[in-house]
Amino acid sequence: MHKWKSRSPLGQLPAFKKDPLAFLMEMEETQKPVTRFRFAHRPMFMLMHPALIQEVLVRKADSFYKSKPFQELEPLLGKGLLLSEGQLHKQQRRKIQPFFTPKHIQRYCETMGRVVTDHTSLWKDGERLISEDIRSITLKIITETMFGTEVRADHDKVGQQLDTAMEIATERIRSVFKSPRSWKTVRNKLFDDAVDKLDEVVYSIIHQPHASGEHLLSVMKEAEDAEGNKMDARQLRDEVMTVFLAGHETTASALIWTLQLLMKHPDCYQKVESEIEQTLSSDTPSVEETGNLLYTKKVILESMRLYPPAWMFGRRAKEDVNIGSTFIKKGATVMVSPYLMHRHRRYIDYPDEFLPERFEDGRLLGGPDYLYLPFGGGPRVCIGQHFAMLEMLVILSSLIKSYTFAPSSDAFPVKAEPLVTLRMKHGLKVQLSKKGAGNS
Ligand code: HEM
Repeated sequence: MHKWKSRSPLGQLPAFKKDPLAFLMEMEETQKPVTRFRFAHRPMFMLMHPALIQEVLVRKADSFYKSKPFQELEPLLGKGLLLSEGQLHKQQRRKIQPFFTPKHIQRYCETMGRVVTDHTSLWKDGERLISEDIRSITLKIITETMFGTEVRADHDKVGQQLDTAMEIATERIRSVFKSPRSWKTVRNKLFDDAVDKLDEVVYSIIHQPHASGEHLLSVMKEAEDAEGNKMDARQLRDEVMTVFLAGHETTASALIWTLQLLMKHPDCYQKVESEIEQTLSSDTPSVEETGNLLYTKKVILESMRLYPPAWMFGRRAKEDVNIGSTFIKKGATVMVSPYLMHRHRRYIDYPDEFLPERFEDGRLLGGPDYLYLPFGGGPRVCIGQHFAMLEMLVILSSLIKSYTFAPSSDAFPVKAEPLVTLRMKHGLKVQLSKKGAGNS
């Protein structure tokens, strides 16, 4: 184990806050399986070996809670699936899981495609801040597929409120000294305001009349536990908020990076485009057709290798526990960074290069298990991973089928911004033109 020493009372926190991604890559340079460091008084361990990551996420999952810093999201996500623990988590996961099996999600393919064509129907040739469109499309998709309702016009404000909430939560996650939530500081008020507005949207979804059919929301409303009790209003709000937020921001982020990488690598773009031309029989793919978009899938996986939306997550030890030969004391935090692991030189050749061919059958060639982990692993693996993969294939192929994308002449410099998810700072601006008669 490598011990990272610091004379500062804050330990490595200032270096992390200054540039989190550079901080991670500095750890990678140690080429050690574990680095011990501290954020002020908090002992932290960064795991940098796939077998140790598997031990924490899978084999010894019961010895850990979700990490403490992420509890800063509690006012937003409450005791929804992402943050809940123990029995409540198991029970809720059992209720929600059937909506996300590979078989079940197939039925959403058509809706996903329709949302894309509806959204793009009025697009004109020219410059566009496409990142905003992509976030709006993924938001509409999650709302329609999971909650059986359409996104109202004012739901577009969600992006803005979410940005504010995520920015302030990130500040708090990275601070040792923070004002209690109850204090009416400017930042606390801004955060509370954003949560109130997001709450309004979520409650309007819960109370809106729903399209016929079985949706996650209707099933959650009706589901009873062993004692015959229904989910209470607060729990329902927390689950809806969790799926609503976890289910669109991550996918949007992955797609924005994918489009940027394709524009940067015209040879890969061309291969994707010709695969889409050959495969899609209409403007959007059928489920069967998505299964034939093999190269496009590799491109998405490679994009999530370089820019994993969930770039770092953690666990807190419930009890004293050994991970490999490292003793982790009760209460210590263990971190796992897909960003770091996906660029680890010990396991990956040319780690900074965009090479979609390194994936085959959905797997990173030559890499051990738990090296490539954009969706995490173990009992808390992303519940939406199959949904997200289908959605990304549908959105990307539908966009490229009908439009040509090129870098905008006044594009912003590309910079990764590691907030709760790994975003592209300033967003992605493109030059787009519609394909087909008279338009190109
Ligand atoms: C590219 C898209 C996505 C990525 C990269 C991603 C990534 C992740 C990761 C890494 C975790 C595990 C975090 C941890 O172990 O601490 C997670 C959990 C979760 N994700 Fe996703 N996710 C994506 C899309 C989605 C979608 C589309 C949904 C819902 C429709 C979703 C809902 C959730 C939920 C509810 C959890 C918590 C599961 C639990 O703790 O039982 N995610 N996600």
